[in-house]
Amino acid sequence: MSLRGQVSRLLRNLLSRVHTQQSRAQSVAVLGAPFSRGQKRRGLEHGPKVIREAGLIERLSGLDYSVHDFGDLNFHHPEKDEPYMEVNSPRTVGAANKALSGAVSRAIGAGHTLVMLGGDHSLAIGSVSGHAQQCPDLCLIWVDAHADINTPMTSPSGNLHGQPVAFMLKELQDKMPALPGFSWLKPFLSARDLVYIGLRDVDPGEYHLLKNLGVQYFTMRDIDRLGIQRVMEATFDHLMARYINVTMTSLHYTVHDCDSF
Ligand SMILES: NC(=[NH2+])NCCC[C@H](N)C(=O)O
Repeated sequence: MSLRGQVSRLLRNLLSRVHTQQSRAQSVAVLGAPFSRGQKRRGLEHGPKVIREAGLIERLSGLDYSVHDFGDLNFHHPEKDEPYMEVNSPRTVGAANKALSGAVSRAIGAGHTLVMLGGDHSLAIGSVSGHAQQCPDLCLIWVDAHADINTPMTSPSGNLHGQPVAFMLKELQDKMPALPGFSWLKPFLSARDLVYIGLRDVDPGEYHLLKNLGVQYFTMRDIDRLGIQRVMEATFDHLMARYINVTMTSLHYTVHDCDSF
């Protein structure tokens, strides 16, 4: 079975255990974000349509969730959006993520578990920050080959889809220039509340940041060596360590799995 299949099975089991006494998991909101300006190729904006056509809503309903499809967000692209410090389309990406963050926050605030359909990975800025607005104890498990933690200074491409995590982390606040389009966003996550699973393609600057910040990560090689079961156990042990004397209040899973490369 593929890693994706194993991880989603484990997450599904965990979700149903964590949420058995809560109503949040019973009600799933689906929100489409047809957006691809976080990188240079077009096409990812068709993601929500293609995923719906592949039967997502029926599959979720078949799992006994009550599904609320909020449709797709309608993004307006500014006419002129010059690069800033070699970062491409900052105003367009900033505005799209601001709208997304608000929509996600409203859906979570209304009691739904949210499934956001992208779109490129710059959208993680809006989807995760929208969750953070409602859940102060948010943890993030990032399942991907890429760490997407470049800052505008370390980015080899200037593409914002390789940078979303840098916008989230409080520890990187001093390293982030004030990009046009992002004044609405304040960092909201600590490095110890983040775990990566499946890393395979990490840039030198990203590797340096991961090591300096002491971020917990498991590469594809770690998964081959340890098995996904042990990796998931170690992930939860790491994230739950901060709750030693208190009751866990919220834990959300963000699996980003729609990619241009
Ligand atoms: N989510 C992705 N597809 N990320 C790819 C990022 C590639 C490269 N690390 C960059 O920053 O440009």
